[in-house]
Amino acid sequence: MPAPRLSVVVTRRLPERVETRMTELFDVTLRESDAPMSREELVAAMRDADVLVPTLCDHIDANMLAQAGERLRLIANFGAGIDHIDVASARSRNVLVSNTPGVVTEDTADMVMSLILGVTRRIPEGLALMSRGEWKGFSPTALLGGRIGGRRLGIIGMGRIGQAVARRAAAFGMQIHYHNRRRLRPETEAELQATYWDSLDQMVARMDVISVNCPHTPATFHLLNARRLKLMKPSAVIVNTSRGEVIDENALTRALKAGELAGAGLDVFEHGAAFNPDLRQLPNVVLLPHMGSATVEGRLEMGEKVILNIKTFADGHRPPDLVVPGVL
Ligand SMILES: O=CC(=O)O
Repeated sequence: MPAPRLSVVVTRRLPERVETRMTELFDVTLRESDAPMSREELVAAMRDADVLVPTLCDHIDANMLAQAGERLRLIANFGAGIDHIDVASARSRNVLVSNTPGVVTEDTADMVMSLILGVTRRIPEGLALMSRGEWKGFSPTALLGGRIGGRRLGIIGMGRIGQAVARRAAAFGMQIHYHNRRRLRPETEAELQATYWDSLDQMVARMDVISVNCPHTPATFHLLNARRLKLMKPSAVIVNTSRGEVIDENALTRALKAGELAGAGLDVFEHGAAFNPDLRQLPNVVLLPHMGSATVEGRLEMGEKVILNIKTFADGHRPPDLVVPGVL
């Protein structure tokens, strides 16, 4: 007799092709609405499922896992970041956690470049002028931005995405610097022509652009706090496509308002959609609604990864993208 199909609950709408494939493979409950589940709905979903497929909007803590009962075996996250899941608690309850690394790398790095260029070349101000219908024609002195070629880019977090940013930025003529928990191998450092800074303080003080590409963990929470932001040059720009929690958003907003920083490009916020409203008033800030990995191709590949993780688990093996607590 074939083994019963795994019961899988998906917490958000996913691309249609992914949902269709899941329906073919698993006993899947898809979400009809695209609203995130409430805490209660999530606990109920975990109680009813062998596998939960959440997204970064679904905060899963130890308490919820305790209420979820014994059935849940795998949390196959649709997304690379897993800071919304208490992975250690899950493991202590024999629940595995997997994610979708790799497939978000190139798209997110593209978005970093878009934000760097958006801020330094004042693209939102140009767009606003055009959409207000106020452009009167070319002017040699209007909307002058800064050239990024020759500028120093400091990458915080030199994992897959950080390295993809380094390759792109080097092609734009930027000088690549980085800070990371571990120094890269000499060959990789040479290939990327990247300069390593052991001291984050010293690096941020010397950079023209900072790109945040480290995951959010207890160790990186408010890594860019008020003190570190003050070390930065007033002409410097920050972009963040990682997680909002890595920057103290209120301190950043204050620094931008006070002219202590030249601009920011933010795709992520400390409290998601409830971001500091003052940011919207600042002309030197580009705000995006967490769309760093939002490409059709990327989302389909994320879906394929989730399916592979579940299928491999169903076949009695370790999911290829198993998240090990404490190792990111
Ligand atoms: O932010 C996007 C992701 O975690 O995949």
